[in-house]
Amino acid sequence: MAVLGGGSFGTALADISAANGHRVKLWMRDAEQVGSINNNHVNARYLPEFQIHPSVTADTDLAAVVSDADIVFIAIPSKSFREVVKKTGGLLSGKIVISTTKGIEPVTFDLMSQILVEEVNDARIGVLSGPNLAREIVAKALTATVIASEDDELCQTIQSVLHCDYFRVYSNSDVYGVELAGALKNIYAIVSGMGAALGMGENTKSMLITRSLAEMSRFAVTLGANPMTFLGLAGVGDLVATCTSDLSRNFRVGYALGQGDSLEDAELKLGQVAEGVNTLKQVKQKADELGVYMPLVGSLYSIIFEGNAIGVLVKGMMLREQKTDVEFMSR
Ligand SMILES: NC(=O)c1ccc[n+]([C@@H]2O[C@H](COP(=O)([O-])OP(=O)(O)OC[C@H]3O[C@@H](n4cnc5c(N)ncnc54)[C@H](O)[C@@H]3O)[C@@H](O)[C@H]2O)c1
Ligand SMILES: O=P(O)(O)OC[C@H](O)CO
Repeated sequence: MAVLGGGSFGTALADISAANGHRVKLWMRDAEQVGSINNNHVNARYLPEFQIHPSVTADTDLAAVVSDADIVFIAIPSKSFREVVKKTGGLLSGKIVISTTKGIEPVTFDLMSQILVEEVNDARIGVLSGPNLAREIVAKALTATVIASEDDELCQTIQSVLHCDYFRVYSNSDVYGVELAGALKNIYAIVSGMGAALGMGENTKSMLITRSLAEMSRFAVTLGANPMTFLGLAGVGDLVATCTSDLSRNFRVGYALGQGDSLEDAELKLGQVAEGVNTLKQVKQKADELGVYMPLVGSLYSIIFEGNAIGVLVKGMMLREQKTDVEFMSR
């Protein structure tokens, strides 16, 4: 088995699979980080306080890592996803390839599994998404996720590779819905972090999360996703985890913005990728094109990219036209 990307989530997946008896190779670019995994079983940069299973080995040689594997998980930030897939130079053909990346490619509006379809011949493609804060997984907190594919056998294979007493894997055939939900929730985690910095109460948190669910579902259903997917782990599940935890990088960026930091400073402080910032840009553009009503996306965009005051977020939630509660389910 191979995992491309030795950040926090790639390492968490490698650790589970290795503990389940698989020989796992982690592809990382940094030779020092590779040494730390191979010699000390620690991901010194991303998860320094955790011991990784000794059957996880790391390598900087992408071709060697991929050639050896029948299943390849990809946990690379969306901005480099296509570049890394191209670098595998055809070696992914015939393999099970699972994207775990929650982002949207600029210009094409492609999700990562769509990039895989475009770039790889004959792969069996799936998407893994859900409320999966990496740090909680490596700490063995009870967690569930979703494997999405139309290929039932692939779903069963991934369930057996990852299932253990603290990690449960459900399946869903709505690949587009599961994958889009994972990308969209990052936008609302930024909004929630901002609200947390401003001291919002429980009523407000609940309204924000529920209206976020309505908004992301409305957008996704317009693009062809199944609204039921948004009631599951990859939808409301991931939205709740990310909008309520300061382990979420997107939440933390929002929190810093809410404290008055610029986007640049907020991202600098974080030192890791918060996918929601790029996703916000892509979704705002697409929603405008399609005429989808997304007041939270519009307000957040105007705060981050047009210099509006945080008060517009309140207007986005409170002052727009009245709507019915769950209109996205009854389209
Ligand atoms: N961290 C989580 O809790 C979590 C959970 C589920 C899904 N995800 C998703 O997984 C993806 C990766 O997240 P992460 O948390 O592991 O990120 P991370 O920032 O912890 O790690 C990303 C890794 O990718 C590597 N990388 C970046 N650009 C690269 C390139 N061009 N070539 C090779 N390697 C490159 C980095 O060096 C790093 O090792 C994101 O889309 C994220 O949304 C994260
Ligand atoms: O740290 P974040 O905000 O990228 O969120 C991590 C995962 O997507 C949570 O499921």
